[in-house]
Amino acid sequence: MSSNESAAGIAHVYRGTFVHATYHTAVEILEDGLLGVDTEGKIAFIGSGKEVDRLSQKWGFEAFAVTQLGQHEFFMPGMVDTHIHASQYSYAGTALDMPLLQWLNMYTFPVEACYKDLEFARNVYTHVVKRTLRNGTTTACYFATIHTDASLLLGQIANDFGQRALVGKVCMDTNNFIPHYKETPEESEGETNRPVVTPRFAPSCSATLLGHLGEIAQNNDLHIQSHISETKEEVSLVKELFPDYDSYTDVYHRHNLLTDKTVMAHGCHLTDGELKLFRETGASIAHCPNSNISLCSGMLDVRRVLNHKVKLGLGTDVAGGYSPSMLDAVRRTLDTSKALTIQDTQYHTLTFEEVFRLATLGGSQALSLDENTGNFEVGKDFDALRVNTDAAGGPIDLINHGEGPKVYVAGKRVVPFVERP
Ligand SMILES: O=c1[nH]c(=O)c2nc[nH]c2[nH]1
Ligand SMILES: [Zn+2]
Repeated sequence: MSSNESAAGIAHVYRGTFVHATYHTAVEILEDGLLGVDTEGKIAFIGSGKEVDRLSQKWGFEAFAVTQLGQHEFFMPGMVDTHIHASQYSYAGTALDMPLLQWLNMYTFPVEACYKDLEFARNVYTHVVKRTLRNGTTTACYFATIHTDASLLLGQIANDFGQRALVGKVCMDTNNFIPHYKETPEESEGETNRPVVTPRFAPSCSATLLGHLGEIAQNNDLHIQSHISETKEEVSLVKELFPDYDSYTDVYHRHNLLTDKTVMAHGCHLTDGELKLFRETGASIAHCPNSNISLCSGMLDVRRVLNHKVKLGLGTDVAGGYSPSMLDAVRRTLDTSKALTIQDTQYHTLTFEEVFRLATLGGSQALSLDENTGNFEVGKDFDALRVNTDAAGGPIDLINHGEGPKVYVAGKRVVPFVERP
């Protein structure tokens, strides 16, 4: 048994088509593949369907126990939402008529303040976890609110429903518009000794708070999430609030908040120098195209970020983004890339294969979870979607149906069509 082979028994074996991204290939398709999942939910082996007899002997499963996928079915990795505000799901699809800073004051802060009511929180958090799971989000990186109890409840609900989740209790000690929706720095630090360290964004945090959060993250090797350079107005505000720093990125960097376990949402207006700092520290970007268009924030040039070799995943950013669907994030990522192509015909448009990778493996890399999830590799957890393109009542009409009806006229089969001489 080699070192990455599982010692646990085999719980499930699937035979059929597997589609996933690898570190070298944006989309790899394994036709007639055979994949075994052990009793701990990890991928024990991947081979060819033709090897079923050999593999069943080696791994000790009965060949007749193999689950055969249908002709129009395939498995793909579960999708990774690298940035979603669970607490904002209650008003998703509404209130998109203002730019970011006004939107936060008018809609977001008043709603988030309601999460001191645990029953309100339970209701919304149960809905958002169930909805995102139904949409194929197997891993989510959530913002909750400043309330510790409700944030823990979100973690509990995600766990109960079986979703892989990183949950952040929002930290903010600055809020001039809704003064009761903020904490003291001491309250914020005291409640943040567990993942994910979540300073809301620089304008909501004093330098003191940022410094202490950086220390907590460093001392405990924690994940970190925040927002950066979403709008030009916000970038100007950060310049005013933190005049002694070289850039918005420098504000986080000098407080030890940029590490290879950091994911920063948006980054639409980052400079080359700031992207270089992301690359050097290993920090990643959560691209949230629905939100960026819905709040008229900007259009992230994903190609430029990838050229800088900065890790990047996709996020729905509910409720700045109106959809809790990662499939929507995939489509909007392509739309934004094409809008950039309309502006500059020389632009190197993203391909759908690249975007598929960003929604799966790219997201797991952005969250530093790619040792566990993101694609089908032996030793990783089997986080997967079984997709049936021919599901009854489904959204796809298969035009070139391999197995159409057979039609006979006077005993002669006429459909499928028979070639006439
Ligand atoms: O899209 C966003 N949603 C938020 O809740 C937020 N807070 C700071 N910056 C933000 N951007
Ligand atoms: Zn956000």
